Amino acid sequence: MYLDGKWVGNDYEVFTEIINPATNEVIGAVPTGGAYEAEQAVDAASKAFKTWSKKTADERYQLLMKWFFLIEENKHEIARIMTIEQGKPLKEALGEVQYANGFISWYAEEGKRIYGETIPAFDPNKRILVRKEPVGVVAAITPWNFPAAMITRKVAPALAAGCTAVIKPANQTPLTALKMAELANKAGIPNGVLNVITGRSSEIGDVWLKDSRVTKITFTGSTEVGKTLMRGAAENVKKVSLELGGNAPFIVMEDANLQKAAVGLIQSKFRNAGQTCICTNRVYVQETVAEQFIQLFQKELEKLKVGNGLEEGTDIGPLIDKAAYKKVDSLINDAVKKGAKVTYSGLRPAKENGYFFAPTILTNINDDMECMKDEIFGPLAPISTFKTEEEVIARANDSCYGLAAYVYTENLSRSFRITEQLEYGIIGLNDALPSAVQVPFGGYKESGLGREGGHYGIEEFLEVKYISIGLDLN
Ligand SMILES: NC(=O)c1ccc[n+]([C@@H]2O[C@H](COP(=O)([O-])OP(=O)(O)OC[C@H]3O[C@@H](n4cnc5c(N)ncnc54)[C@H](O)[C@@H]3O)[C@@H](O)[C@H]2O)c1
Ligand SMILES: O=C[C@H](O)CS(=O)(=O)O
Repeated sequence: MYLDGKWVGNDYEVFTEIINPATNEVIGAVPTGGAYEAEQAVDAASKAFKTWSKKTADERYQLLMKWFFLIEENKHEIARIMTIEQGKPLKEALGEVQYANGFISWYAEEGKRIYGETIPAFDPNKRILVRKEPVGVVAAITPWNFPAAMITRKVAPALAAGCTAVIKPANQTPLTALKMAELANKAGIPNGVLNVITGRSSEIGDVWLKDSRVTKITFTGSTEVGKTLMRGAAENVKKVSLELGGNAPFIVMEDANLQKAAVGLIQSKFRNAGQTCICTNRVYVQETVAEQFIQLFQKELEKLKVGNGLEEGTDIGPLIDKAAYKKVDSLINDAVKKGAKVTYSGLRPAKENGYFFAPTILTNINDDMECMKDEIFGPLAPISTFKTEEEVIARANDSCYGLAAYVYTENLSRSFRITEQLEYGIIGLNDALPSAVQVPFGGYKESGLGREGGHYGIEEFLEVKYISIGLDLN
């Protein structure tokens, strides 16, 4: 663990093993921390906040950019660590490191533009100033599917705003987080500004929920855990921002560019082996073009290679663990039992004993099947057909989730009609890869609270204060 600028826990008796999901081999271990370390981290971050928050925006910019350049220099090593502990193909891991680093450079700059305002007073003897101030010590709890980007999407704006951070990465993928912390230390980011604790999740989370010095919980993960944290935060009205689960519909209208839509579905469905919060979960194709579209989609899918992410040419790596594998398998069994047809099932590497899942297309799908209601988080594409625009909008919105949705149509008026009626925070219109550092990423309904990225993302780490000044001007 990285605590107050020091590496701690190597002499611990209890360690958590890290497994390579492509080989099922132990690749490392990290000390199993808990309440004690969680409190130590807050002590360090609270002490560091006193000086870090008083630095100028430019001083923080300089240090964040040193971190940025060190990550850039070490991107291949970080990507390799990520592939070994998370499983995604090396090319995707490298892409994630650069995406993650993009948040650091974006917020290093954004920290210089935390503007206040003056407001015209109605009393001639008053002046009103508005200023924005860092919220304080931020607790960041992050998932395994994007071990680097989900950290910097929180910590970069927090530090740029003058906050300090205590981080609990996912137990499956702590090595990437610890490498990023090592580089932050090397960049000269002062002790205590950024701390990484590994170990017993709920024990660590409970300490941070109860400690009043932690002014903000920022969480990315499942909706279930998000609700737990939100309930806990209510005890002392702690600020929360939540980036939670999704159930993205992918809508193909009859006037879509079908080849473009087929390629887009490959991109949206199989990125990170289908393990992203904005992966397509449900495919809806207008019935007049369904057969043609499915043929085009399958033709693209047959080009993809499933394998170890370290191997050249791998497009789809393993799922994160056995439970993930069994979940996708059970969703297929449920759908088939309810009448679905396995239209395509790809190859998985025979010799490996990792959690490789064959990319699968199911057709003859109806909305009663679990794969249309639950987050799949795997390389399974259930395809259903629809007759009218009104029908597909109603079906797409019939979910407790509201993170991302995708629409393919070449008709301008139709694209506005549909996108404006979809209840989702992120819409890909003829675009399957909407994520970027400059956009307000987040969801409606049970997909979360708040936004990360862009100029919206730094507001999550700022308080707004106004000063009403009484004067004798007459
Ligand atoms: N909306 C987004 O931006 C986004 C991005 C990535 C992943 N996700 C979601 O995350 C989920 C997959 O990630 P996951 O399996 O790591 O999610 P998860 O909710 O199981 O775990 C997320 C993090 O929370 C920790 N955690 C678990 N229980 C906790 C508790 N009681 N108290 C404190 N911390 C606790 C875990 O150790 C991990 O670090 C999916 O649902 C996916 O949709 C959402
Ligand atoms: O899992 C969802 C993350 O937010 C990853 S990305 O932002 O979509 O790349």
